[in-house]
Amino acid sequence: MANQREELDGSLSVDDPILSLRNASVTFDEGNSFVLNDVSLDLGRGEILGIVGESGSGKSMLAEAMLDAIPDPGVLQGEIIYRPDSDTDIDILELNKNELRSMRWEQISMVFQGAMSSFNPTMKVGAHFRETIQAHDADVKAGMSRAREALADVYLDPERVLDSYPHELSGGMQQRALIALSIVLEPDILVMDEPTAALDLLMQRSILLLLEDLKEKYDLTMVFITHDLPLVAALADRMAIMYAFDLVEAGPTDEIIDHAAHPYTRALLNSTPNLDAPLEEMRPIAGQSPAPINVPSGCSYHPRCPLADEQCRSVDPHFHDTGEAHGTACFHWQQARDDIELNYKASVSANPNTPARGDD
Ligand SMILES: Nc1ncnc2c1ncn2[C@@H]1O[C@H](COP(=O)(O)OP(=O)(O)OP(=O)(O)O)[C@@H](O)[C@H]1O
Repeated sequence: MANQREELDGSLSVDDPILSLRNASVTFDEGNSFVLNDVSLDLGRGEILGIVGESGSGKSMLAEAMLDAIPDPGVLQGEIIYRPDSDTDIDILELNKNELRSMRWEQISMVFQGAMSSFNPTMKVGAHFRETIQAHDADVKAGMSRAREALADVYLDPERVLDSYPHELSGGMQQRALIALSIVLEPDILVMDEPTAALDLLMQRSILLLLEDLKEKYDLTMVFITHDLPLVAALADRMAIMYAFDLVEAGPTDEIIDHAAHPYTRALLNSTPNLDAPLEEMRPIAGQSPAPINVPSGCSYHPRCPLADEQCRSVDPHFHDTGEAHGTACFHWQQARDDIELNYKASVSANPNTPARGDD
C-alpha cells in the first residue's frame, strides 16, 4: 500500500488521504470489458474533489466503487482504503455486509442524481430520516433533532418537509432534503453523483452555495461527480477528468482551468457553452467516446485527438507530471498546450460575491 502510494503520480496522490483508490476496476462481463479501468486516486482530507467526464465515461462506477456499491452483477477489484484518521487504514473491500452497511451513511454517504428515485414515494420524508437513524442504531430523538437542523441548513422548513411525501416537494427541495438525509449521521465523506443534473440553473447555483456552507459546518470531505465542468470548477479544490473509464488528468482546479494539459480536457473546456462567447468559438468535440467493449488500443482518446501519432495508437500513456501538483496521461501534453488554444472563460461562480474563475 505505502509503496503503491509512493509510485502514484503526484497529481493523483495527496499527503493526507481520507480515501485512496488503488487499481480500482469494474467489469460486468467476467472481465472481458472494463467500465472502470484500473483507477488510482487519493481523496484529500477536507477537500472538494470534482470528477468530470462525458456521459458513459464511468463516473458513476467510480462513485459507487468508493462505497463498494457497484450494482450486481458488476465486479469491483482493487483496493479502496478509508482512513478515518491518519494512522488507521480500513480496506472497504474486506468489510463484511454489516460493517459495510454501518460504514455507509455513518462514514461515507452518497447522494445520487434524481432524488425522486432515492426516496420511497409511499413514505413521508420524516420516515426516511427515522428509518436511516434506526438502521444505524443511533438515538432517534437526538437523530431527529439533527435532522431538523440539517434540513434548516439546506434552507428547508423542517416540520413541513418531515411531514411531506416526496412528491409534495419540488425537485430542488427533494434534492436538498436528500443532502440533509445524507449528513444526518455526520459522515466524514459525502460522495455526490450528478446531484444537480435535473435542476434548473438557479437551483444548481443555490445548491453549490449550500454545499460550501455544509462542508465548513460539518467538516466534510466531498466528491462531486458531474459532466458539467464549469459547475464543478466553481466548487472544487481539485479536479480529475475521466475519459473512457479511466482518469486522464488531475490537478488543482485553477491549474486545470488555466493550463489544461490533456487534449481531451482542452477540448472539453472549449466545448463548454459560454453565454458571452460568439457562437463560432464553441467547438464540440468531434467523434464519440468509446463503449466498454470497444476501447481503442494505446491512448483511448487517440481516434479523436488532433495530436495523435503512432506511439499514441499503440502505447497507453502513463501519467506525466506537468508541475504544480498537476498531471496528465498524455505523451504530447506540452504540444497540446501550445497547439490547442483555450477559449474557455468561466461563467459560473458558486459565490455571487466572488468573480467566476478566469474573470480576474
Ligand atoms: N448494469 C450494467 N451492466 C453493464 N454495463 C453497465 C451497467 N451499468 C453501467 N454500465 C456501463 O458502464 C459504463 C459506465 O457507466 P457509468 O454509469 O459509470 O457512466 P457515467 O459516466 O456515470 O454516465 P452518466 O453521466 O450517463 O451517468 C457505461 O458504458 C454503461 O453502459
